Amino acid sequence: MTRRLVVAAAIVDTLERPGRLLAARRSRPEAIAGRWEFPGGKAEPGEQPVDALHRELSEELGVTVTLGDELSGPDDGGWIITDRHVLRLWFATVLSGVPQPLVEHDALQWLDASSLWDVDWLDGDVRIVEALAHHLPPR
Ligand SMILES: Nc1nc2c([nH]c(=O)n2[C@H]2C[C@H](O)[C@@H](COP(=O)(O)OP(=O)(O)OP(=O)(O)O)O2)c(=O)[nH]1
Repeated sequence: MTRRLVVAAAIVDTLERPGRLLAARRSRPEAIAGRWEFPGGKAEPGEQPVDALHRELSEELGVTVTLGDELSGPDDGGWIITDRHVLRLWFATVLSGVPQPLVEHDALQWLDASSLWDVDWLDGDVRIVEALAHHLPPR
């Protein structure tokens, strides 16, 4: 079975020396409401992944972003997050706007190395956050 591509962003305060990461709390569907994730969503058929990511971040958070490097994962470069989805993740910084939980989310939180595990990450995201922790040095 081919997994559907989900594109998402590790939004950080600066790409050069990240200290803080933006996490988003799902408001729906019920099965995952209250869990935390990287903002993003499904790429539409024929849509370039990076284009899909800009679209999703505009729709979900009301921001434009500058994308940095992709955080490649172990699953053909991506990260299998569920039976049905594989995620690709890019570092990003906010270029314009202030992130707001407009749709799909009901809270946003900036996390640093010491608070990274204060939120209840979706199961599929846990190993991604572990990998990201190496990019968020203690301050
Ligand atoms: N966006 C996002 N989805 C994740 C993450 N981790 C994880 O398991 N998922 C799951 C939740 C969903 O089952 C699926 C992504 O679907 P989505 O609901 O965000 O996609 P979408 O914005 O295009 O929404 P829709 O139009 O299909 O309702 O992947 C993550 O970090 N970010």
